[in-house]
Amino acid sequence: MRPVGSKYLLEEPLGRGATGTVWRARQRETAGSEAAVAGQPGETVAIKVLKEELANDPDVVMRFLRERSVLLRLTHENIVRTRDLVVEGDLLALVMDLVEGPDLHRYLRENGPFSPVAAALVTAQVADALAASHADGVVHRDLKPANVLLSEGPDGMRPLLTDFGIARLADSPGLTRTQEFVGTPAYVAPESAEGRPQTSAVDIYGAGILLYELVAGQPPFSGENSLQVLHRHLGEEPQRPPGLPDPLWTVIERCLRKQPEERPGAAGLARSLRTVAAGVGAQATPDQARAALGVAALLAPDPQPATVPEGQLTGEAAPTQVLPNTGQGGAGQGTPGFDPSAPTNVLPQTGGPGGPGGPGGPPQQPPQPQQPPQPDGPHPWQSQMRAARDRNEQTQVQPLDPSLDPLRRRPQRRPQQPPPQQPQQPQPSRRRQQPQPQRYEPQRPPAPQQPQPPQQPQRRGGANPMRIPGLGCLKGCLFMILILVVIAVLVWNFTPVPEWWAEGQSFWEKTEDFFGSVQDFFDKVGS
Ligand SMILES: Nc1ncnc2c1ncn2[C@@H]1O[C@H](COP(=O)(O)OP(=O)(O)OP(=O)(O)O)[C@@H](O)[C@H]1O
Repeated sequence: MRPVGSKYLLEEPLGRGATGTVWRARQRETAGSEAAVAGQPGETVAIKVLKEELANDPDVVMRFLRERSVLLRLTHENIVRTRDLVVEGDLLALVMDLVEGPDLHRYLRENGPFSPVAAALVTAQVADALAASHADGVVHRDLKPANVLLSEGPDGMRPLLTDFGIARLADSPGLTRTQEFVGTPAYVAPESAEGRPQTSAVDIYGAGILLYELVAGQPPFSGENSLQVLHRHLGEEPQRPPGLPDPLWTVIERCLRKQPEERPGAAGLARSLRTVAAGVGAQATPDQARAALGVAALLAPDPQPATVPEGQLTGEAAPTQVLPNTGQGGAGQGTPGFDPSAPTNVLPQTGGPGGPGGPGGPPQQPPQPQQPPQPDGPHPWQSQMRAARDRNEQTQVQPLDPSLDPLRRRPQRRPQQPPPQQPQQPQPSRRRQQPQPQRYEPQRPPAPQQPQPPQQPQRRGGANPMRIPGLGCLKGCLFMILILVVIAVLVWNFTPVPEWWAEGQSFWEKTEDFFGSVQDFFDKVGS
């Protein structure tokens, strides 16, 4: 079990997407006033722990904090409620209501396509959720069956739209700077694919694809790779599934218009889908059937689509571009080797074949004016980040089976740690160190600046750069020998030792002579 902040304890992973891992979690204590839902100790919740790349991106953190209030106030009976946003160390997490039930993608895979009436009613509730969020200025931007959870209640299944704001967070300037795209090719609106400005109409397009998939069992556009799918969104009309009632096809066709200005608003979409559901069922009255046939009148283009805020598109970030992913992972329903409805893709941008402007790639965007290079200085939201972190008390690390821990990092050779970070010191890099459970101490006032002695340049490599074992010892021995030789020379030349030596030698010679004559004497006596 792993704690998140002081208030929540992660219990088991529920699933993993491109932007993070969702956990079943338990509330340890009542959350503070910054949470939308205080909760009770012991209550189960779902927590989405955002991926390291996102959590390590200051722009994502900034957006996370900036959009906190928007996400927390977004409440609707068809939206999974966000209860709290946790920033702890380098960890970002969204605390949500736990929905006991499958997501629509899984449900569809396990149970097959929906009837036209059921599909219309489910999508109508999704459209209700979109109408509420669009009215609040929030565009989802990653609508797909996997992001619709089915809550099983006494009065049947209730679809709940989740992952609000995740696409907004993931679409960070930092990520677009490194030229990546977050999205799901099978559900991407043509204008998003082309990097044109996005409005709430992208969600209507997503709802149209979702409705199509519910009745047909697969989305209208598939392909061997992301690029093919995107091209089909841009240039192909969807094929009408066989046996689909005319009114439902009218709704789908309007939602999937290539021009966003021609798509209906979410409220109109919800109304029209209910009219269709009432008019195409077996028990429909003649009036209901007639109303369904005239559904086009309810699908007037949205006069005031919600716009994606400026910071999400330009200025901070260049327009999101959908870029090729020629990876062959996953299995699609129609095409082996590639699943265009697989979890949100993070696609690397390449200038190679199939890339924007490359052969077969989507049309290249006019070059964005070059921004002057940003110094790697402190992020303007750094103090807010720290304040948010300080709100979360110390984490007590508890044992967790490492094989179950998706937060586990690959072993990394850590570079020499910089000295304890001063709040206003420039960071060496925009990317921060790997998150580790750690204690955050309250921010101390900065100490008065002391004149620092000039730093000694670090000794590098040295004479033994290849680290030959024993060479250090050999060097020491040779040095000692040299010193001894020098001492010997000095002693020999500047002390009376040579005389003593000569005297000693003559004494020895005399002694030898003495013993020689004694030996001669005994030789003579013997002979
Ligand atoms: N509030 C929740 N309650 C219960 N289960 C949830 C909740 N939110 C998400 N899940 C489950 O967690 C799993 C992973 O969700 P997540 O949103 O990370 O994945 P995704 O939507 O498939 O991918 P992506 O993040 O790429 O859009 C899904 O299978 C979903 O059913």
